[in-house]
Amino acid sequence: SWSSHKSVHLKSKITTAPSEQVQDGWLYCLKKGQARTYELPYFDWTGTLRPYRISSMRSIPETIEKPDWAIDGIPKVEPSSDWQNIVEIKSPEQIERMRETCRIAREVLDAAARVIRPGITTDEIDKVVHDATIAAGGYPSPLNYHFFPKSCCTSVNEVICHGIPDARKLEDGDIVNVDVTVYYKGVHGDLNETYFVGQVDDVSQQLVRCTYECLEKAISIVKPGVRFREVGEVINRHASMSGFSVVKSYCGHGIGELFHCAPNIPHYGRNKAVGMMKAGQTFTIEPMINAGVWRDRLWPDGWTAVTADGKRSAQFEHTLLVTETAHPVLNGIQLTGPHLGCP
Ligand SMILES: O=C(NO)c1ccnc2c1ccn2Cc1ccccc1
Ligand SMILES: [Co+2]
Ligand SMILES: [Co+2]
Ligand SMILES: [Co+2]
Repeated sequence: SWSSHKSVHLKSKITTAPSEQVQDGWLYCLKKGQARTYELPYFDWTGTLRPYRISSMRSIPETIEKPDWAIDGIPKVEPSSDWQNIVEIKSPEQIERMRETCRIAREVLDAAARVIRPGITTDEIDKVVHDATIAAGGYPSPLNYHFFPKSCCTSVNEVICHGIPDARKLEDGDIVNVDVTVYYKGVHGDLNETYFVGQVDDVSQQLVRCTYECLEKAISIVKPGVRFREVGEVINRHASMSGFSVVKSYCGHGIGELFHCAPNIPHYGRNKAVGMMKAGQTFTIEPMINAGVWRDRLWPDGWTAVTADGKRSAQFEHTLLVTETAHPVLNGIQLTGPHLGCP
């Protein structure tokens, strides 16, 4: 949590960085949603990416049904729910609501994908996600979740996940993941994709395609009776064969009326995931695959996870339903391969 960064020394007042990129200091969104610049004693960047200015928190119309963290940033029902220990079997009525919410999340992500090109800032992508979610009558789940300051995560190049939309303009050759979660009719729908920005090098293209295939192969084994730990075996095998590594610190998760609940689904091999898939369960699989080492580091902002060696990372995510019959993907089945961003 934020309180763990005792070493950061708060400047006496809010200051604005001389340029869009914060020099020698950091722009943070503190628990009260204010942005302040900190002098950091020292932080060894793992790659070339740096933090940029973060705009003020976007507002939500009164008419939108909100999760319990929307006002003060603190989830109340989620941490103490029984569904943290028991994997809920959703009723047909709950499943119907999840299908609807997941379809909205898919449409919101596709709206974001359409604006991705060199020169657009990740903050502008966040505005598209924010406005499209509200237009559909939903709440962008990440907004103020544990004080996260934006309505989606935008993770560029060496960022593994939870990148904060900011003033940085996407550059030709970047890869960028957009992670959307929508809260609508009391349930969450969570998905993400990694996109190419302009012309991308061959290794990055292989990394993104391999990650997409990891999710596809994992989805193909989802059916009643399969152990959760099997997911990591499938993903690890495919990633390793391609010479890539699997992030261990972030896992797939149960989802429904809670954003995160049981089961916890590791994407790496030889994991200790407990339990077995049963019809009616809903969870995400969201493999993060690295070009270099599997290890991650956390930026001092407390959210942005980056690769330890600064090499690139890709991710794809779907929200799934275990059923005897139908296809498990709830987010609206993608009809094509990985979106290649702008042509
Ligand atoms: O399942 C997720 N994405 O697929 C997911 C999981 C956890 N926190 C999340 C997300 C998305 C956004 N946040 C916000 C955040 C809160 C505290 C630390 C870091 C990030
Ligand atoms: Co997500
Ligand atoms: Co997720
Ligand atoms: Co922290």
